[in-house]
Amino acid sequence: MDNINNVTVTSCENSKFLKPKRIHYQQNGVNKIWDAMTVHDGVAILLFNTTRNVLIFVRQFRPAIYINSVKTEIKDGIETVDTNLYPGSLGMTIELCAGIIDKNKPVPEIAKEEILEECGYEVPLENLRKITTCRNGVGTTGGLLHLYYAEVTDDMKVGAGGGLITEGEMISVVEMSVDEGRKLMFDETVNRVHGLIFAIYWFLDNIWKNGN
Ligand SMILES: Nc1ncnc2c1ncn2[C@@H]1O[C@H](COP(=O)(O)OP(=O)(O)O[C@H]2O[C@H](CO)[C@@H](O)[C@H](O)[C@H]2O)[C@@H](O)[C@H]1O
Repeated sequence: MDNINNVTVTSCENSKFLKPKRIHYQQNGVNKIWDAMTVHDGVAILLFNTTRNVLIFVRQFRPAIYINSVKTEIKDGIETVDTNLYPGSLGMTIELCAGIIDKNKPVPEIAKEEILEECGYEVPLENLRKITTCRNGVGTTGGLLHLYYAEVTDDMKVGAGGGLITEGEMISVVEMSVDEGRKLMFDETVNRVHGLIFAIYWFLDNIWKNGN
């Protein structure tokens, strides 16, 4: 379990990853405003290892989830979080292998790179099957999420995964049986997002029909 401490919060300026905007517009003659962010689109991949019939996910600490799970306090003029009261486990997720689309490359190629970086599998491009593309959020972010499915085998495992050390990524690979994946969809003790839940549903409906 990751040890999270020394948490402070400041305002976010000149982010490479998100741009907060206030949108002013007129809808059916009514003047309105909405606060939103422009963000990178993303790609997420449900991985299934057919050698051992396990679903493959990643576990990592997500600051955005953590900060929405805690109460901050001002100490000596600085916004802080008491990590004794609010342990880092509050921000741990189980997710699909995923990445932001911040390179000028076809989406499947970015997906292939993320699978290698995060999970350690060298997957042929032809193994990537598109599930669908949908929106990531409607209130504050509205970027696209491209969802893929890929079958992998133990032979394709060429590394440990875990993310790029150069980017400070600390990711663990999590393997689950199909039954464990089915339970994960409704396990509210785990931080998970709708893309993960939908991808498992899709898998059960399209790949694991009749218990395979
Ligand atoms: N907001 C941010 N602040 C600081 N550093 C950041 C950042 N976003 C990305 N980074 C940096 O960029 C690195 C690469 O990110 P990735 O492309 O692996 O996307 P990630 O797995 O974070 O998921 C991403 O893409 C998936 C698929 O869209 C989304 O579900 C998920 O919310 C999104 O974080 C991160 O390790 C981090 O160093």
